[in-house]
Amino acid sequence: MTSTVTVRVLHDPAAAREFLLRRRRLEATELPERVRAGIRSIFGADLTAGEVVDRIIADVRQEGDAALRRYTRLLDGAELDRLEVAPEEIAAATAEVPSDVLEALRFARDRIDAFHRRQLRSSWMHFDEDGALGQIIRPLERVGIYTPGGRAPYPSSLLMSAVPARVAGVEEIIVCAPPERDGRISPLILAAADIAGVDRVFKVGGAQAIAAMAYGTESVPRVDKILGPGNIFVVLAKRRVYGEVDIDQLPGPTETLLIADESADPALCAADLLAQAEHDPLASPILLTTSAQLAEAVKQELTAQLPALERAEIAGEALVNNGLIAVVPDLPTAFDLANAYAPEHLCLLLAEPWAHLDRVRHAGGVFLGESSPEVLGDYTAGPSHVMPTGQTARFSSPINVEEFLKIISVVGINREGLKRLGPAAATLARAEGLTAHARAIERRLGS
Ligand SMILES: NC(=O)c1ccc[n+]([C@@H]2O[C@H](COP(=O)([O-])OP(=O)(O)OC[C@H]3O[C@@H](n4cnc5c(N)ncnc54)[C@H](O)[C@@H]3O)[C@@H](O)[C@H]2O)c1
Ligand SMILES: N[C@H](CO)Cc1c[nH]c[nH+]1
Ligand SMILES: [Zn+2]
Repeated sequence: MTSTVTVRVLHDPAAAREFLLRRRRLEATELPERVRAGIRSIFGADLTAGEVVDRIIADVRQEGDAALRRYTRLLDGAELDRLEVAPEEIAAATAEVPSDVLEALRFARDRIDAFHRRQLRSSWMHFDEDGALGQIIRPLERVGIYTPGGRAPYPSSLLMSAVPARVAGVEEIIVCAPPERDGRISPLILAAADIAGVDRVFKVGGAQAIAAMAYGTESVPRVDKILGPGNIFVVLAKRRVYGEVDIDQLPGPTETLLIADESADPALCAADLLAQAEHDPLASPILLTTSAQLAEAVKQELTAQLPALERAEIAGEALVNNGLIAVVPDLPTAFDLANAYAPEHLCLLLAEPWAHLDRVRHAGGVFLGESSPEVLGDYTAGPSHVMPTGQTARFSSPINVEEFLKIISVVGINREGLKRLGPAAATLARAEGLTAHARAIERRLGS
């Protein structure tokens, strides 16, 4: 470990903008050498992440469970016979989890449930002299939730996807998560699945899990929509199966952008950056500040705090790869950069954070003030922590109840309405050259 943390510090907003707007295309991500070495040994060639995912999807489509077992052996080091977790394994796992953790999981579940109940929308019907128009809301039938488990088990992410699905009324929720080397799924994930009311759990991770849920195999049923975060292989696989199934907003490696002024505590800024950096070497910890003094103090704090972390290596790599401390002339410039970057998490460590909320245009979630750190959002605040990354916050939202619902439009026009709406419809049909359409109206109107 070096004596100072290597994180780029820029004092020029134009250079900061250029760094932030580098294309964050996962497809083009240069994989770390140790991952590439793993790929060479498994696939016998130096494949890109996209090429790896293409191969895995094709194999799962063709061979079903056999491919799932093979990739689980090669990638997760687990030899599996049965892919589905048996109900007694779930009960046994729950008994293994310490009671304070179970209590915290239930506490988080209740907070997530309460938040998402506020998002529920009802069907509606509007009646007037022309009849009735409206929409009925129906939950999806079967959804598949990917729960990451490569570098750390994520029971919280399972709750953040499955609880909103339950609130929406989804009929069947299945979960896929990678097994550990002993062939078991982390008891934490199984306990969370039980607490969230998940129906079935499968020991499959990575791109192979996404392919299994999209196309179905002998063991894993095909679903209508796949949700949940994951690493680069998971995200690329989801993008490829879209259309076969629906997918969510491609939540990938975590991003946190702090905007801080001179009032911010440098130790807390560093702690918040490191908290997200420890997720993944591809995570993005970024600080924009109006104070050159704070920038220097945060850099020193990063150096002081990093070595003591259990996941110092991952966090250090993330700081080198994607970390940035940028000094900007004023807060409007900071928000302008933040909106251009469209981070997953935008944290406002400002003297008056609420005064700036209107400036936020693009972010997965915004966290206001020192007592509202992003880590609370990760676990117990209530909104789903599964949020858009890779600039998709420009056009998409965190996981929410609507993701699990469909609208069916209802048209119930009466005789009077037909007389009023029909002639224009027939005219438009003829204009489009669709005379059978026009006749279907005209026959009813007796013309
Ligand atoms: N945006 C969010 O809401 C959110 C929430 C939680 C986690 N995350 C992110 O999820 C990610 C979790 O990643 P993870 O790796 O810990 O777990 P993961 O479960 O996403 O990935 C593990 C799987 O990746 C596959 N894999 C690993 N190396 C491979 C290789 N060389 N070739 C092909 N497949 C390979 C394996 O099948 C393994 O089972 C992190 O990036 C984290 O930041 C995001
Ligand atoms: N920060 C992650 C979302 O980007 C979610 C998470 C899960 N556990 C801890 N954190
Ligand atoms: Zn986190």
